[in-house]
Amino acid sequence: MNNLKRLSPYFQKYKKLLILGFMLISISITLGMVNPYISKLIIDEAISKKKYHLLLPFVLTMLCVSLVRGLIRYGHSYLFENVSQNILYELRETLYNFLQRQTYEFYDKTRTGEIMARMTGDLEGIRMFFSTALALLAENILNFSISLTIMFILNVKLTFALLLSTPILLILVYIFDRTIRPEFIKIREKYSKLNTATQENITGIRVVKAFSQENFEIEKFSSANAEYKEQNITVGLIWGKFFPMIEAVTSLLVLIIFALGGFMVIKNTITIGTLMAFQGYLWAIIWPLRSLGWIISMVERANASCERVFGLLSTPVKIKGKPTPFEVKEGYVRFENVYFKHSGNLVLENINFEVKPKMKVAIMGPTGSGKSSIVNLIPRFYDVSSGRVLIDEIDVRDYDLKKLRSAISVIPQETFLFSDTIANNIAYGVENASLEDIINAAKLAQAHEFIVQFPEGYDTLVGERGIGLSGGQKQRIAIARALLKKPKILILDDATSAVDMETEYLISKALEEYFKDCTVFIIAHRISMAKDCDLILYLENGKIVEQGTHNELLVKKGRYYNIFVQQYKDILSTQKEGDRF
Ligand SMILES: Nc1ncnc2c1ncn2[C@@H]1O[C@H](COP(=O)(O)OP(=O)(O)OP(=O)(O)O)[C@@H](O)[C@H]1O
Repeated sequence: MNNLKRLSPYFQKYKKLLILGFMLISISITLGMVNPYISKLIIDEAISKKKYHLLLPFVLTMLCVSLVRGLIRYGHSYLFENVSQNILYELRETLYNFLQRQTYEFYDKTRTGEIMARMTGDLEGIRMFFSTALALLAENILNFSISLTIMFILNVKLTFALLLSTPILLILVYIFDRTIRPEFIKIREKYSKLNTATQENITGIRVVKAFSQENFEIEKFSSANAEYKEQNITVGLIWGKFFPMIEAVTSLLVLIIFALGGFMVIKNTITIGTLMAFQGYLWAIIWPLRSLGWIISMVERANASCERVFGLLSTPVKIKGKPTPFEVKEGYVRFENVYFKHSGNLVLENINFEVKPKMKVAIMGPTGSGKSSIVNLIPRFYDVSSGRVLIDEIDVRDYDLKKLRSAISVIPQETFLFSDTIANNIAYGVENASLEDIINAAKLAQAHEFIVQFPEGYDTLVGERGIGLSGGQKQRIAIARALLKKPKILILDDATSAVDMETEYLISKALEEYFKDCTVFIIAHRISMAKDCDLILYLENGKIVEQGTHNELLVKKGRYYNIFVQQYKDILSTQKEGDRF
């Protein structure tokens, strides 16, 4: 139950409303005690003493009490629902804000399905605690204690006899709580697994289809689905065992009332009316006892959910900016003895280079050599393990994160488009961009031509629910998006891999022309993208093994030269080296 304590700040905020809700519950419960007492009066006074004229006022009072009670119940149900929805809203916001602030490393390690499970099922568990369990608990405690007090006033002996069964109940409840708690934690885990299976399948459906793995995926899902079902059945079985026991103990109470109470009526120790009232109050005791299992289930479910939600929220945000006034003005980038580890593995080793403002740098090297890792350090998607990355001679860790990143445009390997219009996708992250600016950026990125061919042009919906775009078209939109941001530093992470040679040529011309005031890093596999750059870094196993200009590296006749020969062998066979390149 300790995890529920973490909800305390949310409680505090709605303390007044919750107190009002509890007050309404108290009034409603107190009113609930009136009718059994009136039924005693009807029997003892109106019927036994033949004062029939009292019948109508008694019945009318009962009716009024029921009506007022109904209204009050509506009031407290509304209050608790309102508080629970507000708390749910705030928790959802907190969780979403947390997710937005989290780092690449967090998303490398956390599965989307698990996050979604926390955002949905777990938050719903917490909402149920506020909307139902809390009110029910208060209602039951009040019902139980007030009824018991009245029963004591009516007859002490009979009430004591009822209380004899309480220790058995307490033991039962304790055992139930201990048994069901770990099972609820397991339910939440299985639910996460089911969510992950669904989410990964839908995201990777094209791969599934390409490899005809539908049956394999169905089996994988079925196994997660079966585990979730089994776990729910396990909880159901615990319930199934516990509920009849509670039933048996509560039936014992009815038995005690009628056996002992009947005997006392015969002996004239109590009146029939008192026995009737006792029977009425008995139900006010039995109901809380019977619903105890249900309440415990809700509380334990919320407890398990709190553990998962607050466990996630307690993950530290490892990359934080500093509230400094520094701004990227020049785009002068320097790597100083940089080492970088990914999950404990050394990925970059002793990286040193310097890029003057407005220089174009190509980063080349085999797959997995660390090209993306280098550029990811510039906007602080990851932090260095040691050494420093400096922009305008200031350590990137000393910048305000928003200011740092707003000066850098990254065009990633895989373009993500939001379910929105093409125009809004291009303008993403740029406030108040005019349509003219958007069109200009699209023209520079060689995207304008295909965009205007769609019937709705720039208003065409793309992304999940919109029109499908080819890989090259998506990349051009991503390039337009980066252009519009007017960055000081531009990073193209293999961004031209999906465009044809002609478009690549046009894009590199646009880069020369429109990014001339910008420091550009291009991760490239093709010599054609690198040859005009001011600096080429060639990486191997996380180390820079060659660096220089195109001509300098050709003269070296090293790795870069070999790639050049490979890619241009046809042309080289017809032209003398150096004629053209
Ligand atoms: N999220 C990650 N977690 C652990 N290791 C990673 C992660 N991302 C990359 N790596 C490892 O870091 C090394 C460098 O990866 P990086 O993506 O920087 O290479 P790259 O040169 O850009 O490759 P490619 O050309 O294939 O994109 C690789 O060995 C890779 O396995």
